[in-house]
Amino acid sequence: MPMVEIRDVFKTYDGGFQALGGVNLDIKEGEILALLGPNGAGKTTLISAICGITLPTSGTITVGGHDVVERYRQARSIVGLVPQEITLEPFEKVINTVRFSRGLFGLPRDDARIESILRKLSLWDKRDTPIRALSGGMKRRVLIAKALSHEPRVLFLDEPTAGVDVELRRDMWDIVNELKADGVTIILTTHYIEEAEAIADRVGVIDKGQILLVEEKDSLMNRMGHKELRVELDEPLTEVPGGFDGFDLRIERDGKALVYSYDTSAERTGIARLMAGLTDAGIAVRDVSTVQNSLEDIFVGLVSAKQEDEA
Ligand SMILES: Nc1ncnc2c1ncn2[C@@H]1O[C@H](COP(=O)(O)OP(=O)(O)OP(=O)(O)O)[C@@H](O)[C@H]1O
Repeated sequence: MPMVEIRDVFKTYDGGFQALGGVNLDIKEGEILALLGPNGAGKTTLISAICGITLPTSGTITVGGHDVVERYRQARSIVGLVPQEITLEPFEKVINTVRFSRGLFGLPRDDARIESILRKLSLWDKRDTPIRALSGGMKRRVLIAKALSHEPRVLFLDEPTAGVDVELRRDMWDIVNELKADGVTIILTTHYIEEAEAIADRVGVIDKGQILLVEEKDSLMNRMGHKELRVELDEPLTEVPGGFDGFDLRIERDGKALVYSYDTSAERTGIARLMAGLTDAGIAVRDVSTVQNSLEDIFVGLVSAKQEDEA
């Protein structure tokens, strides 16, 4: 059974805006799923619906087998949510804020547990500091500590590293990996494709309230990843040279560069044949370089292909 099961979920806000247009998604126990999508794609709406904060207009969602509407308390008790916006009591001390969150779920006080969470998040030294005296990055850590205080089995991180510095971002990734090692299922939304590349097991792309694709990150990158070989030429060409049937070639820079796109997963890349063919044709090569296309290119390609389909 999937940890999170989303079936035909639609959400239309009061006022008529449709934020989710039929979402189906299964999330496996113990995986890290990154949801990528442009602003307004529906990521926060989807997370809020899974956490039972927003009511879907139709469709069903279960977490750990519990329907998030009909069995809200059971479902919510195994979910931790780190919201996008910082919502903390400015005058409260760090440790009390985290203890209080645990209490809200009806769990008994467990100082050893709270200490271990605060240590993991490098907040132990700041335990008696009032929230208002913390930096923005530290406040984000407190949000995570609160979300972990009741030992959730599924953790939602809504843009956890928006606006944090590079060091803190890497720390967050380490924390996420440690939680995964503890068996926690993690769903994060992000605008940073490098973040999905770095930590996700699977990547989902959402746009205009619809999931365009969900796939294992590695297979996605292999399947859609290709490389380009750029051959800089001494003399410009007026057209792509003949004799290279089956090669995806184009000319750039007014004919002074020949660009060959090839599949990185293919058994033979064709590079040797291309270079030999150019030599045979008397085409002098000045320089060569390759560029790997990233998850970012794949993502931009997907979202723009959908926009063209709709146009
Ligand atoms: N309470 C609301 N009432 C009406 N429309 C809303 C409400 N909340 C969100 N929306 C709209 O629903 C759409 C999806 O918003 P959502 O916050 O889910 O997107 P997102 O993918 O999380 O975006 P971002 O990356 O900018 O955080 C947006 O167009 C937003 O304006």
